[in-house]
Amino acid sequence: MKKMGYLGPKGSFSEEAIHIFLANHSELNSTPPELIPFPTIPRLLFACDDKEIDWAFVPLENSTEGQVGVTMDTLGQTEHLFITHEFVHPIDQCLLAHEPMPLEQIERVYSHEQSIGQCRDFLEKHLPHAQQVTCLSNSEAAHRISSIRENWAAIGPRRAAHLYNLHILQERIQDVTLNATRFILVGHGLAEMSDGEDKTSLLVIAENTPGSLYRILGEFAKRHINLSRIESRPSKRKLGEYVFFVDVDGYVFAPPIQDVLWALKEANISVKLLGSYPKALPDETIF
Ligand SMILES: O=C(O)C(=O)C[C@]1(C(=O)O)C=C[C@@H](O)C=C1
Repeated sequence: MKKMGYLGPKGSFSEEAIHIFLANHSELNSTPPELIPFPTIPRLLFACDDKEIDWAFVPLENSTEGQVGVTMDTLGQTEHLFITHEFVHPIDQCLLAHEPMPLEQIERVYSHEQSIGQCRDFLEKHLPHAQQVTCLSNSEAAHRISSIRENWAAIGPRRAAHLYNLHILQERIQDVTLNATRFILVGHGLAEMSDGEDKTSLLVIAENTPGSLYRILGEFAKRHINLSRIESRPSKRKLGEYVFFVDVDGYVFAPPIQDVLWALKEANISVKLLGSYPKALPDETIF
């Protein structure tokens, strides 16, 4: 049986999303993979890089709170992984507690930092005196408060309430109602070109010299290649030095993309191919 890892424990948004993703991808689900929870995203991605598991399903960005830096940074350090799918999943945050209680009585709120960020205005307005405690995942937060009968709450998915026997104090507490996270599935082989629209994700290491980013982007523009995303992360070598995560329309072996890759190679610009995979159609119920 193939193994697919996710950020656990059970009841995280990652686990909620993986079930819906698999239901929509019969090619991966003919013999359903074994779902394996991991405590952190680096451990999950490195386990996949070391081939202990076949796939890793990880969050990449959220429409409200932005990039999931740890996923991007770890992907940059892995050697054998390719993104093979992307999946956009709506995120509805719930406030959970072991029993019904007025919000004013809540002393602490446990959650993942992404979720705290997605509910910042709610927390400022309704729980200004509660201490915020960050956890490795939302399900870990739910699990932590479930065994302690204090006036503590957790933020997380509705499913976590059922799994950890918690009461839902309030639903949809995220600051922006239409809140969604883009997840990616990574595996060990490059996905084949699809029948529909593909995209290619690259990690580009630009020099800190005048015009270097302009020159890189120019290679795409010259060939009319559309960029759908560009994000920077610190290079971790020196303050002010960055690497760029670039998503472009098209499959990696399409001649214009190959031309760009050659041009960048000739200019001594280092590029790592993160994957080429079908574009997720924006779900009309989300956006
Ligand atoms: O903690 C979880 O439930 C997760 O699956 C992680 C995660 C994330 O890192 O972005 C996934 C989706 C939501 O945006 C909030 C948290």
